[in-house]
Amino acid sequence: MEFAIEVTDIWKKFRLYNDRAPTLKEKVLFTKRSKHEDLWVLKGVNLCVEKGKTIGLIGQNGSGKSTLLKLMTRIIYPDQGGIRVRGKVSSLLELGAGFHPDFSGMENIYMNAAIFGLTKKEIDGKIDEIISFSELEEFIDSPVRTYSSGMYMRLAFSIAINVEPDILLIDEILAVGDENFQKKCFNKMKSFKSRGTTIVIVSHGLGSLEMLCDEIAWLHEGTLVRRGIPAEVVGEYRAIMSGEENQRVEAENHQQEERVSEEGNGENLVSTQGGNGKRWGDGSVEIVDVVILDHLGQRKFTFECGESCVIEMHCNKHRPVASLVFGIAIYRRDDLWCYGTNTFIDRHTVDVEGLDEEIIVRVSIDKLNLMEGEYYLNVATHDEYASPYDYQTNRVRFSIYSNIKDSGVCRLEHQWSII
Ligand SMILES: Nc1ncnc2c1ncn2[C@@H]1O[C@H](COP(=O)(O)OP(=O)(O)OP(=O)(O)O)[C@@H](O)[C@H]1O
Repeated sequence: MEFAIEVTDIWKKFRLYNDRAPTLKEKVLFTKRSKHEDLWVLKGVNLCVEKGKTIGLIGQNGSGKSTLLKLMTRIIYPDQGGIRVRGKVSSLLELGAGFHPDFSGMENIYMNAAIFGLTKKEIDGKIDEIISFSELEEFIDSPVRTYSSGMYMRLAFSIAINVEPDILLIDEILAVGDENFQKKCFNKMKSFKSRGTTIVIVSHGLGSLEMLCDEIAWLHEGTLVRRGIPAEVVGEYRAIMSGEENQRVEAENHQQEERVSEEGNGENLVSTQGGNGKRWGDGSVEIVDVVILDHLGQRKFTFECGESCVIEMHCNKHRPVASLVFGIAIYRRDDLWCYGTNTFIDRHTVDVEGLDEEIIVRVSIDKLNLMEGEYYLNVATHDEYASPYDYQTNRVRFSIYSNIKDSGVCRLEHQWSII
């Protein structure tokens, strides 16, 4: 097996300097105290990449992915361990880092491509392709300081991929630029792959990585915890991440629940809850608990876009009421109202005479087709004229994740046909 990249037992630390001036007491007591701390970012990482393979690096923010890529390009050096790289490397790490702002796009192409080792003649042969891929024909003679960040990036990307590298190192390129350019980059990656270029790519776009990579390596706090088939590693990573997200949202919800339980008991609820939620109403039909359950009946705070769920409200009827309506509304974290309905709108009759004191209301949603993001659920009980018994905003928070990179507020079920 021929390896393009061999990373052997790499250790890398960064020195963090303490800028704070010491107090007099510290000066007297700790005269020799060090002014810096060592942060070990990579702790004994081994990673060999077979020639012609595409490998994706995943991991949480700060896990060391970019540092590992920078070590491969020799922008920085390890404190311990060795790296061998065989072949011409082109990297898309600090895009456009070598550009001169006062020079035109054209002049920068020549300078930048020369840094990658291309001769003037070679660049002459590729110049049209570089300009056309960057879509900057009209602006190629303007100084790059007049470019927007997107234009800057397109030019840098276009140069880096046209130097025909043996090894391509990419950091998050699939997540920048507009959607069209992202698609172009993605297709370009695929054509590199089919030409036998070795690619190492760092991205948080798990769906794209899964489609592009032969293998995924997962870094966690500076160590390689898993490496293998993309679908398996990404699946495991997602499960852990959504578990952590679940815990975080659960903790937020717990605080909200404690606030709600301090109020209630049939008293007038015309009050404002602390925190982000508000609550009002006369308390006749009090909402005491709200949960969102998955298809197994488990309480969850993180759902995949399209997953089924059941919103369950536990209510207490403290007084007889003439009419009763149960309602829900979903808001995105930025307060965008995404959806709202109630039993009255849905023409679901509520028989107030026949209800016990304790009521359970379930709303089953076949497909929770909200886009990736954070949401909160408002719940309400009121009479048929909308006079509130118990109205609670921001009652349950939940998040949605998605593998599909469509955009907007919600996913509309659809099919394409091209005739
Ligand atoms: N030059 C530097 N000096 C000091 N600390 C640094 C330096 N570069 C990176 N770090 C730190 O090293 C850790 C790992 O950073 P790195 O950029 O490799 O992580 P990452 O996995 O790529 O994260 P992200 O997904 O956020 O890009 C972070 O805690 C970061 O703050």
